[in-house]
Amino acid sequence: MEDDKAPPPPQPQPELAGEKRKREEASPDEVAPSAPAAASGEDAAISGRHPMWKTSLCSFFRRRGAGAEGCSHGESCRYAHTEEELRPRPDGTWDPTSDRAKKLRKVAAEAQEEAEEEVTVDDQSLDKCLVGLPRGWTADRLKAFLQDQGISYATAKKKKGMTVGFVTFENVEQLANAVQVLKENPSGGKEIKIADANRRSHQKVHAEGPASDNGTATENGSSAAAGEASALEVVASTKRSARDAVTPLAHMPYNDQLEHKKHSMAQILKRLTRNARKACPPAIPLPNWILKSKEIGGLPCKLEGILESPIVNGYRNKCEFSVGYSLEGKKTVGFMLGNFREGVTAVEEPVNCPNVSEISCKYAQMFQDFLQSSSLPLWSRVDNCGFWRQFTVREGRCSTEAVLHNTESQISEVMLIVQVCSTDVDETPMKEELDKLSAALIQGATTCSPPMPLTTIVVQDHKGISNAAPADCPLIPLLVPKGDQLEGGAEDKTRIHDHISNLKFSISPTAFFQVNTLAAERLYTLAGDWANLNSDTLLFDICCGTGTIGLTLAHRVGMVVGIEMNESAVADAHRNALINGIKSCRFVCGKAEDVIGSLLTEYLGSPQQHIAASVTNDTNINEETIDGLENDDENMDSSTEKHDNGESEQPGDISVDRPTCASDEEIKGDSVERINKEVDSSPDEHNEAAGEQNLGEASLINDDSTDKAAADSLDHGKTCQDISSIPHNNMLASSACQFKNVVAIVDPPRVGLHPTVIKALRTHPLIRRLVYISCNPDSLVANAIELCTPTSEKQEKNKGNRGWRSMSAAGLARQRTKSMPNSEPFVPKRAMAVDLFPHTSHCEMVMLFER
Ligand SMILES: C[S@@+](CC[C@H](N)C(=O)[O-])C[C@H]1O[C@@H](n2cnc3c(N)ncnc32)[C@H](O)[C@@H]1O
Repeated sequence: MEDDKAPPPPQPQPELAGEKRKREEASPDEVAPSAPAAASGEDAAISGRHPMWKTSLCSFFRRRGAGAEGCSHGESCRYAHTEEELRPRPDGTWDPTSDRAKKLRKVAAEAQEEAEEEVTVDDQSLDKCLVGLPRGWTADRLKAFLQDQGISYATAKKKKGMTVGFVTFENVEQLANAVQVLKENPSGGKEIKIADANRRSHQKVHAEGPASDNGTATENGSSAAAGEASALEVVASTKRSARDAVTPLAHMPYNDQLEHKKHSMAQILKRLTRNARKACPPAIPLPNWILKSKEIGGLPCKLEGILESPIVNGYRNKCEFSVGYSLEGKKTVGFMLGNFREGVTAVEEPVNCPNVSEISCKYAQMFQDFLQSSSLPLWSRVDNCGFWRQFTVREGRCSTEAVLHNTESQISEVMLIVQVCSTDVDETPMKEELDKLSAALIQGATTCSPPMPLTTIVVQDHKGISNAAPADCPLIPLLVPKGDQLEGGAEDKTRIHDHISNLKFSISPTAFFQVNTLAAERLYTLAGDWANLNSDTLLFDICCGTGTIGLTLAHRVGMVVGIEMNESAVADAHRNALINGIKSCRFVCGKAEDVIGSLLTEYLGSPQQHIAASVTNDTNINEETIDGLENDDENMDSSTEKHDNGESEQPGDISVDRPTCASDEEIKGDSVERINKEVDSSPDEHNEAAGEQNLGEASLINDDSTDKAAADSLDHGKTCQDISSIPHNNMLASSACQFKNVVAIVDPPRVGLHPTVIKALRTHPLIRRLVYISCNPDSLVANAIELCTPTSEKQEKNKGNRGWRSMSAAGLARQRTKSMPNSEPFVPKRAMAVDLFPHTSHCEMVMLFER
């Protein structure tokens, strides 16, 4: 039996392999700040490897951006073949060309930007950063400096190589003293600035929150795709327990957690005002909301509070458990204690993690018990080999009323996803092992008291090195829900169901679904209330996933148009419309940036048409405005590089074959016709219309007959068609918008909306109201800068965003506003934080923009 803990097989001398390639090593000044050196060169040296082993990226990787196909040195190459394989250098710094180093440089740039603003001195903001410190200083040197200056503090942290350090003060007096002293006493003639340290870990919100960050469960999110370097993250080291790693706020009373999050959100929102002020062209008067921001402490609009989660424990309906070795060397299914990139590989059981349900814990335990005697090896993140990789438990709950009484007992369906890598394993032993696992899980669920629901088991065969499996990764069903087996195409049938606002949602293995269903219901209701909906509303649900927002609000609008790039999620959305009897909707499969332009034109007419129509009445609109709108690609789209470099929900930015899809039915008919408008019909009526059946009590195998009926009426092979094939006449016909009220609700992944989408929304004069749901306030602020900053009559040509790598997201957004076509800016009206992730520092934010 192979064992991850065994020393790695002897490696050829690293100096020989790959050494002949010339490469520039970074000078100490160039290198980015570092992670703890724990797992870096020191470890490598101890295990007999060269201290610089895998501390630089292989040039093949740099050139191709993925893997290192073509590197003749293969595994013996001393250079890293992926960002994940990359290790910190012995001095704790990272290859300056790596994403990690670039992001750290960005953090430093953001800290510098913060330092230019006035520092907040109150007892809610005692975490500060010091900017402009000598790179060579260690934490001890920083502490000595503070002592010399008579500055008292609670903690001081700094890594060699960074120009930023972090100081936490015990009270506001200590802080005020530090601000005063640093203002008066430059160090060696060089000013050290003190700035607000927004704990960026709060902002690194993976769309699904902390315990599902693709194989890890750190507060900071650690998948290569989702992990964003942060200065505080760098300082953070291995946590003592899974509870500390996954739920760092669990020690605080819930009310304190809410206060803490609200405060963080307010700090981040203030950046919108500061940046829009900076970006406003000198010849244009500052908008009123900026002028009035002084009255509300610099906020762009009122932050109305924070909505609490209806349940605070066991709320997660999805947990991605890592598979690995505990600190004691035991095969464990649970959460990683830290960030792999910082060398932490230990996995600990999800004991006392208050956000995880008991059912998920029990399944994790069952799988862990099974692994103890499995003949196949665990996946090793260090050597990128092994078989068992990850274990995901997804739960579906009955309808809302029932859940409020007892969360746990209302988990009625469970999907288990076992991620493996079949690369070095023959088919027969693999099948035998998976059959054994399936039998063990079914037996475990049945013999539990009370028995646990188990609806489906799926194996995901992920052969890539990165943690995040691509959406098209093969899925092998091990246990298929009863009733589905007869239909064939079993892969398509592996799904569970959950309920939001009394609607039933079908969820396939790779589709996004908010992890806290009850809090999500509040979030969607709030978004709907702010969107000011009525039967004359056309609602664009941008990044719609399985259609949750559009469908829960469908009874309040005339028509919903959803856009989503994940094919399975779009298939789920179609199915969900059918099983809930909602017809006034359409779901389009494609990246929003690829389809938004044509969809807006199809439903609303082009911006140019509207502007041209108003030119006769309004002499302020000139030809340049119209030109600006027409020169889409020239002006904005070169900035996509930046956006794509961020992480999308879909690892590797999978593009769907059919860039834009609409159902045959929709295309044949008039797509803006309000079919069977169901204004004011209750959700129950929707269910009745679909012949909905009650799921009943938790059962081992669910009866999926409702879905079968829905599935019969779905033919995914026929549902999609490229939007470009819609006859032009049809577009023109529909361009006279039949809806008086056009609203967009956007719910993008953590990277935010693509600049093309922002531009399309901003420049279409018929979109008067936009509700932004954000899981990452950083990208919300960046997008809002572009939506809300006034533009000059004559926009600048886009200069290709030179230097964007070291720019903050806000800085880049400011730059983009210069090439935004002249258009009416949105005004931030209201903001509200919504806590979907109790015990963690993550938080959603809803913001209303109007014009
Ligand atoms: C935060 S989730 C929101 C999903 C849905 N609104 C919900 O609440 O369940 C973001 C969604 O955006 C999708 N997505 C990511 N990038 C996208 C893009 N460029 N265009 C369209 N959809 C995208 C993801 O697949 C994911 O389903």
